[in-house]
Amino acid sequence: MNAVTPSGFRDVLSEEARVREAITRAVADLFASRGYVPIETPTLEVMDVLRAGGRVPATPFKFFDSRGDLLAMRPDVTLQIARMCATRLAGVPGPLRFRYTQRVFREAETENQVQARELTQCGVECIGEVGPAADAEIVALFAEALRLAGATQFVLAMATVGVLRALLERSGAAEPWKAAVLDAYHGSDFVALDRLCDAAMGRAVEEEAVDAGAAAPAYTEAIRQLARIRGAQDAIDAVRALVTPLGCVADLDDFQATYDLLGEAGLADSVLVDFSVASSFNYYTGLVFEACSPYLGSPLGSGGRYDRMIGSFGADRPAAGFAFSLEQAMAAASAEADATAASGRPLRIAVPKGSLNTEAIACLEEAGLDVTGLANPGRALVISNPGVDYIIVRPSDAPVFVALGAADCGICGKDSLLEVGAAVEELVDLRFGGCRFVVAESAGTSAAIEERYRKLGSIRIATKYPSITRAHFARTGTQVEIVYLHGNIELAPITGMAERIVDITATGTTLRENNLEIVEEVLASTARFFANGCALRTDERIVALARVLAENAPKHAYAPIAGASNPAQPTLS
Ligand SMILES: Nc1ncnc2c1ncn2[C@@H]1O[C@H](COP(=O)(O)OP(=O)(O)OP(=O)(O)O)[C@@H](O)[C@H]1O
Ligand SMILES: O=P(O)(O)OC[C@H]1O[C@H](OP(=O)(O)OP(=O)(O)O)[C@H](O)[C@@H]1O
Repeated sequence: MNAVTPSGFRDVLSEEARVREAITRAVADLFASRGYVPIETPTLEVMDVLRAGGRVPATPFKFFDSRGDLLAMRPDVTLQIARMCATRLAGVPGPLRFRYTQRVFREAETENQVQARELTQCGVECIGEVGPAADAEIVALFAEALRLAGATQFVLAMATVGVLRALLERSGAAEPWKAAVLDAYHGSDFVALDRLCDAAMGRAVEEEAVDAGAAAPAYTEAIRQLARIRGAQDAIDAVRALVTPLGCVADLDDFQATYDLLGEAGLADSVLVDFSVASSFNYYTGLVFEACSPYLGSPLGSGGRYDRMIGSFGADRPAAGFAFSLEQAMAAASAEADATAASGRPLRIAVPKGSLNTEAIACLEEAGLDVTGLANPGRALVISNPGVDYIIVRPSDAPVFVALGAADCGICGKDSLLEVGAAVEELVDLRFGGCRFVVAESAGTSAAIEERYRKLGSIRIATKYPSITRAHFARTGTQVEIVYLHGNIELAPITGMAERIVDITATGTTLRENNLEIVEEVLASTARFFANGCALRTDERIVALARVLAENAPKHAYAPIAGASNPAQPTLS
């Protein structure tokens, strides 16, 4: 027997347990001193109840009990407290202030889940209070609790979702376009956001775009700009200047008042107004915030106002709260203790080797970075120049390095970002490395493949990109079995191992020389500059680099091969 703990779960030995106990006690005392009373929620929740609250946070562990109910281990406490307020505490006059320290459980979402699957969340929920004073109370308490837990150098990135919602509502845009904009915000894909806005304004875009309907250009432009506004008071002023002429001030006055109160509480230096933060949430109704440490690749915690969540379980009740991970706060504290000062730390950029390498280096050089030694690194994997460390990676590994905080930012193809599915902020389309993903088959085999699909109900697809392939055929409604290969994918139909392939084509030479024909388009890809969300919010060099790269990007060619048919419908039925 292998007597180990399950992956993502661990023992806590006494030395650490003592520290955890001291911190949780101190934090609980702080919350109690502000009138928050303890509350406990069950470890298991009925899955439908979690779903009813809107977005289910993370991926919960799920199982059926002996009665056939689908249960989930709590991935979060907020939804449970919302349920409790709407049911057990319905009619109890507010305001109610609850505090908790509870374990939450999250199933691994990707292969690269090195994060713990059991976390200790410390948090509060304040139910029945509204307005800037209530919002500021929550944010200030969050900051105080993090400090007590030993994390002192965090940035509190905050925004309000009301402005984006108002812009979307008044834009006159078609619903699918609005949904796509929200998706782009939620997925931190600001390249997709640009593209949606460009298409809505009638500018040429390389890919087929979601129809924006009668979207008014001024609103579309504001929606695009909003995501990139960050700073201090100047950022709020910029948002106001942007949205006032459009009648979309929404809850910006309250946001300003909250910001002012936080300034009075001595938090001005910790607060970053950042409207891209709205990307992380979809159940918040007003203020949203997250705390990022310059030393960690994922946030310490987050929170916001969710005035409609309780209403999804019963009567509406305004509410706001936050939670942070005890483990993350302790990790930030220990990183702070042995840091050789993050501010002096070189910017860590993941640079792809292979076919994107030369142009990636050219872009970085053009942006004013010292790329000495990067083109010919020999066997060196890290090239250190003044102020910058280049981490040389396989392109498909670049998103992993950045998402896990081993690099601050990086470059790779859009295809790698899609395939890995890592949570990164996609900032700039660098416009080189153009290629298309296509479904292809051996010439003259299409009738036989259709007959096979009719008889067997599925076809075999060979690819190096299983996620992209799965998503594509799910969209087209075609049943496929995926044969995962590492290279020379074209061999699969030639040898009869699979009927079709999903692969990259650039010049079209490989397809031609192997007598393969394109059946349909999957997607077009170019190189992207992207960043870790915490690094982006704590290191201004990334914003500056993104700006210069975006200015220079139009100089680079977008050059996928032309001429393939692009059937919108699945070819098999
Ligand atoms: N003709 C092409 N063939 C392959 N990739 C291309 C081509 N044109 C552009 N690209 C882009 O270059 C990226 C890197 O390709 P490259 O061949 O260097 O790496 P790879 O060996 O496929 O990647 P990895 O080693 O990470 O699996 C692709 O992900 C794609 O975005
Ligand atoms: O249209 P083309 O210009 O001919 O380019 C397409 C080829 O390039 C890529 O292969 P790569 O060289 O990366 O090798 P791989 O097959 O090992 O992935 C891709 O997989 C195609 O085979």
